[in-house]
Amino acid sequence: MKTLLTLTTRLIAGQKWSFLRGLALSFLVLAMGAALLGLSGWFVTAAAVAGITGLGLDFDFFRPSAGVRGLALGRAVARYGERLLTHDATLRALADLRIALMDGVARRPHEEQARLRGAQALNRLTSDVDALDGLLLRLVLPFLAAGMVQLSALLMLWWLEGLPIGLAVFLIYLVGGGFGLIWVARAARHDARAAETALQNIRRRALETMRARADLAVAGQLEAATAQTLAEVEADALARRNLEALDRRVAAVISLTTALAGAAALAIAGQMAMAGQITPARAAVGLFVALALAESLMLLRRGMAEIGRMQEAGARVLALTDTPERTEPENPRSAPDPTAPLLVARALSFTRPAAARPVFTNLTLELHPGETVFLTGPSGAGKSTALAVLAGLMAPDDGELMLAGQPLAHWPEAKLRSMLTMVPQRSQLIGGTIAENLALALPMGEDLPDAEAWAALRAVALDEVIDARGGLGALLGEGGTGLSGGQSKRLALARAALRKPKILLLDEPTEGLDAETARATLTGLRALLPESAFLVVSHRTPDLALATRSIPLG
Ligand SMILES: Nc1ncnc2c1ncn2[C@@H]1O[C@H](COP(=O)(O)OP(=O)(O)OP(=O)(O)O)[C@@H](O)[C@H]1O
Repeated sequence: MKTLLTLTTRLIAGQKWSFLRGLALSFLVLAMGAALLGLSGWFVTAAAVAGITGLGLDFDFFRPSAGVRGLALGRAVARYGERLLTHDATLRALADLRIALMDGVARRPHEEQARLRGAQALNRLTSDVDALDGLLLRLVLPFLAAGMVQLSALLMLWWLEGLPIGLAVFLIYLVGGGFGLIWVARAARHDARAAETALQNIRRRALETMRARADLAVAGQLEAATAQTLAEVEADALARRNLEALDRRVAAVISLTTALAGAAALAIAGQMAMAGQITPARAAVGLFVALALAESLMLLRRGMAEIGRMQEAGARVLALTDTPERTEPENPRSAPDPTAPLLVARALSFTRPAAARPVFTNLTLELHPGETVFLTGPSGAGKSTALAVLAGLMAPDDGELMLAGQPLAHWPEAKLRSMLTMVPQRSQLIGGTIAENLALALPMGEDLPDAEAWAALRAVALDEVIDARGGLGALLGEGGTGLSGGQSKRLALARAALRKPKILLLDEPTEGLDAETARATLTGLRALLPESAFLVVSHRTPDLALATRSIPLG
């Protein structure tokens, strides 16, 4: 419940007045509904009594019928306004929540972000946030409006017909409605959770099957993977069928409660009318108001059925939005010290959380402008991990790491990223044009001059390939598909070079390239950025010929 309360306050926070007005209108809709039926009941009964007793001509038909029309019209207008206000406010609140969620994901530790699979992140942003759209619309606002209208009905019936009728109707709704709603919340929990899990699994499996379709096809697993997705579709359908059956049962409980409340109101008011304490027309009001109050439970019933789903989705959303803010250093350096080496690592070691052994220990190196230093070692020695630590993506557990004379941890994030860039082993391109892929290197909103883009492409020996494909406007597919592995890698290298970093960390930059292209790429980058220091991880012996020196790891 704490999760839902926290989320309710967060969602309401930015749109307080819209939600308050929405609540007032929700109450008005229900109250007008009850008043409409109550007045109609009174009108019909009073007209009938007037007819029977021969007072028909004296009976004022006009004012009550105008009241009925006014209430019916007013109710429709209030309903329209309420929908407009609350839906608009909810959509805005959910948009803010999605942004907070993305921010939270971006603040997670580097390796945790790498582990968050695309489909999983998509589910957090779509299914989980969507599950919360009912929190205010189908749970909180209807609950408050229902409470307000039931209490108002109690007071109104007390005033019009006496406390026994008001209390009887109120208590029957409290017990019957309360039982029905608590029952649906409990009984739906399992199937609501199953439907949500199945829906998220469908999305995840479908995405992963599409991504891995070539591997699955050659392994003869494509049919099995498709069958697994279909099994999730069936699980989803089954859970939804169960929820619908439950919904029908709960609707029956609410109808029974309504009938009981109406019967109690009729019995008590009937006796009072026979005893002459109230007129028959007034007695009818209790019955019709009791019947109208059923509406206050109907919308709430759907919200209660979704409680389990909302709680789980909400907990997942909060876990990400509540990622602690990044702490910026207190005395950030504003400019590099030109006399200090660009990068100094002394006796660095790094251990992954909960790992028994460190990935590497005692890493010591210095980088100076214009140098090309190679980091070598067997597969699994920790070279990629070391680059991530040197790039400030993960904190070392021991040793000293200085960037341009200042501890790397003291550099503000933006300045650090403008000084130092890394091209990881598997860098990611995006769907879009070549120019758009390259422009990712620049600060938001900054234009990339064509001449600079071509110079970077030329440096990595990719200019002719891109020219033949139609130039900078050539389109790549989703995730940057449409280039060979080696071409994709070189496009990522060109993108990094466009940042003109003082330090460039390169993880296997020549992987997948023939010897001649590999050499052209490394010498081209060197010529494009003559003042930068390169730290290169490579298994290829010919590349070592370009090294100023090499440092073994492990
Ligand atoms: N995200 C991760 N979580 C847990 N362990 C990891 C993770 N990434 C790498 N490792 C482990 O850390 C060790 C070092 O991996 P790393 O990728 O740094 O080695 P490497 O020297 O770059 O290897 P290669 O030359 O094969 O690329 C390996 O034992 C690897 O299994």
